[in-house]
Amino acid sequence: MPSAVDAVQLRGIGKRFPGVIANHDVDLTIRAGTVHALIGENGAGKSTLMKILYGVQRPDEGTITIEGKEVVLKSPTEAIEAGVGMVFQHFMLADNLTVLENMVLGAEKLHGIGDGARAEIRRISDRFGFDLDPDVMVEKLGVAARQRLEIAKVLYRGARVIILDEPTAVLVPQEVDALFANLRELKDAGNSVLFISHKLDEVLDIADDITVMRRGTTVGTADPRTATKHELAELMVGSELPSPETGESTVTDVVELSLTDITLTDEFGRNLLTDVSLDIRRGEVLGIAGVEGNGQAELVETIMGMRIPTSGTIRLGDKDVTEWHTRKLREAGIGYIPEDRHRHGLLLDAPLWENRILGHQTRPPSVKRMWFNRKGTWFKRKNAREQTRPPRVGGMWINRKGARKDTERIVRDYDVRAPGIDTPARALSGGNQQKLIVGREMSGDPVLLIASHPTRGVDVGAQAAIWDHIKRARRKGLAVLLISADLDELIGLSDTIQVILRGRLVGTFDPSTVTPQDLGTAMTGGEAA
Ligand SMILES: Nc1ncnc2c1ncn2[C@@H]1O[C@H](COP(=O)(O)OP(=O)(O)OP(=O)(O)O)[C@@H](O)[C@H]1O
Repeated sequence: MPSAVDAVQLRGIGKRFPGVIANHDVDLTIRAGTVHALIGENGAGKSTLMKILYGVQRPDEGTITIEGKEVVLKSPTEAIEAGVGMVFQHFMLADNLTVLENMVLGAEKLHGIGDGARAEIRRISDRFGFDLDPDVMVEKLGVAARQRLEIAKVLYRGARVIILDEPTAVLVPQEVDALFANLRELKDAGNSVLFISHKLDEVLDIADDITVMRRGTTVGTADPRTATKHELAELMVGSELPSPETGESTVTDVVELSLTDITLTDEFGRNLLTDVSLDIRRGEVLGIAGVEGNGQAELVETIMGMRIPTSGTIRLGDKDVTEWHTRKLREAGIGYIPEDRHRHGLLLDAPLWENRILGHQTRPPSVKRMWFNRKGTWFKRKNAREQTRPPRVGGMWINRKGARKDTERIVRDYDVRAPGIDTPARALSGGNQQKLIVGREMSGDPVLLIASHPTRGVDVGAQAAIWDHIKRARRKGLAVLLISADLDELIGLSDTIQVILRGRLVGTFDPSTVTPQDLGTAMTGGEAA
């Protein structure tokens, strides 16, 4: 539905951070009543541009025009007043409040907090097919419903341009279809959507226009009616589309990780995990499929020693590790790519090389063993015998040089785009932070890798690099527990797939025959979302 007045026009947008030009000469036009996809490799500048349009960041230069009116956006509140809303990847809802309470929080003046608000929520929900009951507690809602509530919240506040940051990353295929149906309704009502995604087939499915960013600027547009995935990948990263296919099986008979009847109960006596049993052999990738919030996080935390199971045993190789704590497990050779990189994966204000040490602070190259003699002179172990006096004190010390050198290697091997290893992790784009974590966790040849969404937020080029590293390690005997919401990745990389639902493993699938739709159905307990 073309319109005389475009929903958004960005002209000549520029934004610099110390040492980095995040955006320069960015031009983008979002037509009213369309879904506009913004694609580009990690660090291309997509998030920065979105934050500028949502008033979180101020541009150094350029103009923003919304529905024909030039605006200066100093805060998200001003963006919403101008008609622009944003739904972040991490939902910002209060679990212990109802849908209505979440909706009116901070927007009480619009429709009150009672019947007026309830009527408006019903109107929005009916109009766009959101299926929201104003009086349901948010804790009862699944991921897809929470996302619909976030979108509805933005509409409730009067937004006509809605920015969605990788909205499908957490959804199963059936939920993606449902979301796209909602977005089509939004378009029909004259709203516009700016959609950021690394999933190119979804972009081709939903977008009316596609803009490609590279190295901080808009480098071109593509027509979704004629473009192919390959062409988009080419435009984004100048390379072929990767495939997660692992090829030949490398599964051996040696069991690396074995869980027997693991049950985990919370303080209210509710089972978070029930009778979970699984084996992962050397050279095997075991994929776990599940809608977020069905026990994946608890399963990983139990294996990683952050929670002690209420019953059942965990064995790593020939050892019973059920009660081991995280550090000991890591020292035994477990690599761990956490789900939430900001909470568990990185110290955002620390430089990259210090982040290399995180979780590896007891192993080389992050540390070295040193002794010193009575004169107070330090020496390494290999020189110990040459000392005339026996060493008096020994210990482990941070090996700054070793850690820095290994960080340089990770930056090179995993193509982490950063000004240098002294840059704080916070200054990296999301995808580049993820590459750093994967590189760190694959260091030192782990025997077992626990990988939660290893390529979430990572562009197609970097995805290929991460898959290659995992495949190579698997050939050398690495056992992998792979948790991923990207079903193509799960099917491509795994040797076996198990589905987790409400804390139980409810089905085993052969990746060579299963389809994403089959998995989606099993993940939602047999019914479509
Ligand atoms: N607060 C910041 N301080 C310093 N540099 C930053 C900051 N935010 C972003 N950058 C830099 O700006 C560039 C663009 O980052 P941006 O997050 O916009 O990329 P992106 O396209 O969204 O990437 P991704 O797909 O990985 O999320 C990157 O080089 C990044 O390191």
